[in-house]
Amino acid sequence: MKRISLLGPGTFTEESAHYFLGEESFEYVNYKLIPDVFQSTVDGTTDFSVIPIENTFEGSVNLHVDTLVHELDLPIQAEWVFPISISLLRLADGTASSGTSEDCKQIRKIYSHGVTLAQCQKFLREYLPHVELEAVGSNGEAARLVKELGDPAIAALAPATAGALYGLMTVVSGIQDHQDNFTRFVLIGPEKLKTERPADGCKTTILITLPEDYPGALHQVLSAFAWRRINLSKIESRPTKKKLGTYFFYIDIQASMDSVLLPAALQEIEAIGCQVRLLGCYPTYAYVPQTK
Ligand SMILES: O=C(O)C(=O)C[C@]1(C(=O)O)C=C[C@@H](O)C=C1
Repeated sequence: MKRISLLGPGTFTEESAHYFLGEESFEYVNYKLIPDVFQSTVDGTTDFSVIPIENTFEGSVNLHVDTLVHELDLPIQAEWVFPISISLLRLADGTASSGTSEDCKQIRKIYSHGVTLAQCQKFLREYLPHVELEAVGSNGEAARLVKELGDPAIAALAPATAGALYGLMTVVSGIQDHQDNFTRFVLIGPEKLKTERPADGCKTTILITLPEDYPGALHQVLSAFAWRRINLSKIESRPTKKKLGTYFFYIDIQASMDSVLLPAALQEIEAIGCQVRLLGCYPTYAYVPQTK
């Protein structure tokens, strides 16, 4: 059975991997920190890593993108986007949750992942302005701490599955500031992913370095895609980390390297002196909202 490393247990990463890949078809290996997730696949302890790469409201997780670009040579093998619904969890003390305001008054401290705290800013300001906030390595770790510390005045912002895992009470759920809160995850690893789930699409991710002395190079890169009607779903510049003011362009393309058009576009881009690095050509999976 293939082994997949991820931040867990009790995280959104885990929820999303179970949703898209199933709980039984792979062996999931939990780590507390993202560098350890990456490392396990680099050293062969696991076959794949699942990494959160972008959030609707927080944007790209630059640290993870940069690790992918600068420190690893592992291609992207799949991508999915998963809704992030955040719950306020605390120790079950036998009383039923009495609703947001009353329960919130008792809370003195909240643990959560930094991204999750950022996604609940308005809620925290409105209902929990008096509370001390502490960022930890993952939301699952936040829920575990709440259980371990055993104090009903300490809470976590985490997925509902973390509450179920550690027997915590849900004070209130769906507290993210924006209801359309999604995170994009990528699966990286040396070999192709084999899964029963049919893909919903295909993407290719590349890194382009422009030649320094070629005015209008970015324009030409974009036009190589434009006239072939190849759709780009993301373009972002990231520092090369070699010289101040020099950048890579990280580009997501809604096309496969198996098509005729995309390899031709990349050849054209290389011909003007750009360096092109392929970060992966992979299936994408779409979340299907459950109808009530
Ligand atoms: O801590 C978790 O639950 C995670 O899966 C990590 C993570 C992230 O790093 O962005 C994943 C999705 C959410 O947007 C918040 C946190």
